[in-house]
Amino acid sequence: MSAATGSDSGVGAALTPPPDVASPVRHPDAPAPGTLLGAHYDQCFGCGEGQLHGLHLEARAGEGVTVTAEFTVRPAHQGAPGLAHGGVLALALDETLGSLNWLLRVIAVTGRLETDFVRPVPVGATLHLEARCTGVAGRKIYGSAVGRIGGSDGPVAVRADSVFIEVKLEHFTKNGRPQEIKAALADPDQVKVARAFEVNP
Ligand SMILES: CCCCCCCCCCCCCCCC(=O)SCCNC(=O)CCNC(=O)[C@H](O)C(C)(C)COP(=O)(O)OP(=O)(O)OC[C@H]1O[C@@H](n2cnc3c(N)ncnc32)[C@H](O)[C@@H]1OP(=O)(O)O
Repeated sequence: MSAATGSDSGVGAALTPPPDVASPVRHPDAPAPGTLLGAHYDQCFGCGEGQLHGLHLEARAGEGVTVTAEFTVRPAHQGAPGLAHGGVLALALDETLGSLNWLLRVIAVTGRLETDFVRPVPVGATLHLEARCTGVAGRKIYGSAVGRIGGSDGPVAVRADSVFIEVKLEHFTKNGRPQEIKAALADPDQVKVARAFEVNP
């Protein structure tokens, strides 16, 4: 893996899956549709409950390899006065798309994320997100997501296409800080993470 060396592998790679891409396969032990997925890490800025100003995004398993998620824009998430920061909205999309990997039982990190900002999202609004895996090609996991204001049939505010790259546990142990890794592994709420590591030794 060339992650720590700053390789430009994948730079400019396509966000749409190649025509011969394999259909994503929902893992037999994936949580049932409707199940709240919970945080993958308490300190994650996207989903962790331990992050005061984080998004506290809540994702649920959908049918196949799809997820739905919600997050409510709070004052700490502003860019322009009264409006969500675009980076925060990209984070919500990233986090939702990343949740798909739990249904595949794969550990993966974002390689590319292309976001369309369609309309502003005010503070107090709840963003309803839907993401689906559109294909898997080797270690590359393609996804697409949309976020709507106020409800699952509300107006589209943001869209994204992504490529996540499957990694091994050493991606985190080599590149992360030992104290956080130790804390994450010691957290009893991280059982899901431990299970993920078992299928991705
Ligand atoms: C123990 C503690 C607990 C931890 C608990 C963990 C729980 C699990 C949670 C995970 C966290 C989620 C959080 C939300 C999701 C983030 O936000 S993740 C954070 C943001 N992303 C990153 O930091 C990733 C940084 N980049 C990297 O580390 C490396 O560039 C990567 C992505 C691992 C790739 O490096 P590499 O493994 O050396 O890749 P390489 O072998 O060169 O390429 C493999 C394939 O991928 C393609 N590729 C590589 N890079 C890219 C790219 N950027 N774009 C497109 N394609 C690419 C290549 O073209 C190649 O394709 P093929 O030739 O096979 O067709």
